[in-house]
Amino acid sequence: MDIEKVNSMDFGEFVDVFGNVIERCPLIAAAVWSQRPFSNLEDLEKHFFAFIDALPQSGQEGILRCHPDLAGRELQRGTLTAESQREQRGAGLTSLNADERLQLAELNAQYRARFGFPFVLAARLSDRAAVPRELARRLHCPPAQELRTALGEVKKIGHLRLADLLGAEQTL
Ligand SMILES: NC(=O)N[C@H]1NC(=O)NC1=O
Repeated sequence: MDIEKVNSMDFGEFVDVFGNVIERCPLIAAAVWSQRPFSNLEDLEKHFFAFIDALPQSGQEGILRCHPDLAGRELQRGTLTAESQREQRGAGLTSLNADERLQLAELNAQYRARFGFPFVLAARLSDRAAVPRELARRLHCPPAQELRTALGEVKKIGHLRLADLLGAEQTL
């Protein structure tokens, strides 16, 4: 899909196509549509990220809370979004054994209890061994730093999803 096609989309089509660039936050795509025309993928992405950066902390935490746990209940139940399902499968999180699942569930619960939002990581840039390692490391970070790190991961996920949609080379 090229940028002219993106710029020609009406509101409904744009939100249908880009509504999950930020997981379960179609409101962001709805707001970004008003900023068209976009000059290229980077420009489009800039508007998604600027919206996130402009939110108060409560809104930024709200975005994080829209993310499903990695290897969590939604993965077991098959209720993930298509994008999240693909990302978690790609990282090998669909083929964990019972012990690995339990270990991640415990770390996810500890993380959520400490920070008040779920652990977010761009699964496509990670793998089943690195996820629990990174979770255990970030569990000990100061809350303000951790919020920044988590939002950085949201942006990495969004960048990869946008690049998929526009068929661009994926560089980070
Ligand atoms: N919790 C969490 O990081 N979830 C996200 N990560 C990712 O790559 N896809 C997701 O849904």
